[in-house]
Amino acid sequence: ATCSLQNTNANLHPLWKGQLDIPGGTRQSPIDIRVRDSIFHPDLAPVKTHYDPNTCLHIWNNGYAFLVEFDDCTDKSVVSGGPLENPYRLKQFHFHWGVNNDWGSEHTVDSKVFPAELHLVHWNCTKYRTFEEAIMEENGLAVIGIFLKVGRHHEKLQKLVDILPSVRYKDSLTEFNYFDPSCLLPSCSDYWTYAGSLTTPPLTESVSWIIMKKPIEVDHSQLAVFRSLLYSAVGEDEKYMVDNFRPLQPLMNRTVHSSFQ
Ligand SMILES: NS(=O)(=O)c1c(F)c(F)c(-n2cc(CC3CCCCC3)nn2)c(F)c1F
Ligand SMILES: [Zn+2]
Repeated sequence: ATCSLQNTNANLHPLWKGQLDIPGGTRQSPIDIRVRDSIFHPDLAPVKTHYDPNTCLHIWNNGYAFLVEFDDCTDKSVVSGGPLENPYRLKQFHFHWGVNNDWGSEHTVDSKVFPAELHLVHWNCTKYRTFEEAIMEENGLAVIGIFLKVGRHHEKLQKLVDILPSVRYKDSLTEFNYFDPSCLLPSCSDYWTYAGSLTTPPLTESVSWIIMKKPIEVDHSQLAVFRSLLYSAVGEDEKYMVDNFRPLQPLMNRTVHSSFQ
């Protein structure tokens, strides 16, 4: 079923209650990608990722999603090419998902919603000194977005799924080593790209978005484990971590480019 889910402010996670709209925001994310309106850019090179599994540090629950964080002190894990003018270092990856398989992604494609979406967050290490600085600057971040659909079991994702119970509560952290996120990329290199923002506070308009056209497949039980995580900390009344996606934002004066015809 395809439905363009319009979240009301009422049922959004408290994190977004205050900051749903950036006053004067002209390039907010996520957006609905209208395939017919996207413009093919023949000189858009393929996106090149090089990830070193040894840079994987830990996984933690920040009260809004679970983040797998990487050592970004060197250029060992980077993305380059595509719309990017230089390499960007991998800082973390995380997901957004729904309470069931009918919705959960942040971006949509011709109003089609996916059950989840993976974001690989990188920062522009050529222009800025730290991730925290880059997050506040134009072209500071490059985020690769990958849709998830329910289908075959994802072998390589299972290592991550198995560790999730250890970060069930907000602010819990556990060591997580030797994971190469390349295994989560779809086989097809086709993508859309547009200028946008973080979809969580501080919602800064610093992101070059790269949205892969093809989803990856995970099975129902793997997504079910995502939904067993909690927004709440130990001792607080349990609130399941589900529907941690931001509502669609207006395209305004932006063009989405595609790497494919
Ligand atoms: N959905 S998204 O747009 O891909 C996305 C991102 F791009 C992010 F960078 C973050 N992000 C937020 C912080 C805290 C920063 C800590 C330093 C000060 C600013 C906030 N770390 N990473 C994030 F949470 C997120 F969801
Ligand atoms: Zn995200």
